[in-house]
Amino acid sequence: MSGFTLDDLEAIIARRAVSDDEASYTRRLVGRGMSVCAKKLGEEAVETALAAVAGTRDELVAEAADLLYHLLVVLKVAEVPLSTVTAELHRRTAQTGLEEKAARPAERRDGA
Ligand SMILES: N=c1c2ncn([C@@H]3O[C@H](COP(=O)(O)OP(=O)(O)OP(=O)(O)O)[C@@H](O)[C@H]3O)c2ncn1[C@@H]1O[C@H](COP(=O)(O)O)[C@@H](O)[C@H]1O
Repeated sequence: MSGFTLDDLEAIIARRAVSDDEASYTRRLVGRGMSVCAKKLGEEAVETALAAVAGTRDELVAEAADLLYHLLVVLKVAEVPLSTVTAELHRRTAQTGLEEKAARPAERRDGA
């Protein structure tokens, strides 16, 4: 266990997003705006799903890491702190997943 957390990565991304280091991928990505960041997130989600069904364990680990990084970038651009998302996850622990699904507005209930 390294002790490294998503909170640590969120802090790194926040620093790099506003840095003037031209070698920073985060700086470049954030500078391209939400639509590009969101597209990258979608691509990484698909690549993670593909790795889950057809890849090796190492490929899944690598794609999941890419996915979490890009999710944090999107949250940064949207100015949504990770703690807001984890608070929502914490709130949901009071009920089962199926109870939470039933409590959603009808338009968010479709799918698995
Ligand atoms: N965890 C990551 C991380 N995961 C994935 N990536 C980058 O995300 C990109 C996604 O992979 P792709 O194959 O789609 O990349 P690509 O074709 O180069 O991407 P595009 O040109 O299409 O945007 C790659 O360039 C990866 O390097 C990351 N870039 C940065 N981090 C973390 O963010 C920190 C700050 O990074 P910099 O801002 O680059 O200093 C790093 O120290 C890391 O901790």
